[in-house]
Amino acid sequence: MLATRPSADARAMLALRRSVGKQFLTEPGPSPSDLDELLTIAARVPDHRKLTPWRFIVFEGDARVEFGKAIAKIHGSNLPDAESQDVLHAAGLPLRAPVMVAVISSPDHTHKTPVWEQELSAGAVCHNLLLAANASGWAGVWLTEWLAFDKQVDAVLGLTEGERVAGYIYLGTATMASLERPRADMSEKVTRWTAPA
Ligand SMILES: Cc1cc2nc3c(=O)[nH]c(=O)nc-3n(C[C@H](O)[C@H](O)[C@H](O)COP(=O)(O)O)c2cc1C
Repeated sequence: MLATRPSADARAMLALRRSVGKQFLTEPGPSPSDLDELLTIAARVPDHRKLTPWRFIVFEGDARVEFGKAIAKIHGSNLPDAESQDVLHAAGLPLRAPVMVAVISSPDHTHKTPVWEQELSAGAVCHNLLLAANASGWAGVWLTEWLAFDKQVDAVLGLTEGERVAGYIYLGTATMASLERPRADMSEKVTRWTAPA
């Protein structure tokens, strides 16, 4: 199979790809076997020296409820003055979609491949997972929020030293079509290099 096989459908999908708003995801979501397939595709990313410097933590069903309880407790301890509704809100974060996947950046800090390159590969995994989901009819969004930057949450996730959350990918069915948003002015973003005179 040629990796460069032209596909008008794939091109059209990429040209219009969008995330879904985090409040617009609902059931159904990918089944465990659907998800296995999506993760296998997501893992097909550029990866300098083949280090696979990332891994996945899947949250399905009641695991989302339990994770919500754990992060609500952390949120409450981080903000002792937090209103109870804020803590409840935290508990609901993982329940915003039928399936949530934490993509963990897991770089080898001793390897000659720079950590930056390994982290970029983890970012590519996040986006590839979204694209795989979209191509399979699922909607999704890549969020980090405070959950990706909290040492206590890292501990609940079982991250080792040097690992980080690259993103939480929420997957499910969109309750409404995403509206278009302004895109970059490509004339400001693209230059063509010419040799200095
Ligand atoms: C690393 C990363 C973290 C993000 N974290 C958040 C977030 O915490 N909250 C949020 O509303 N959007 C977040 N976004 C943005 C959304 O994923 C999405 O890209 C944005 O809403 C624009 O929609 P689009 O992907 O359709 O262009 C994040 C994006 C990236 C790349």
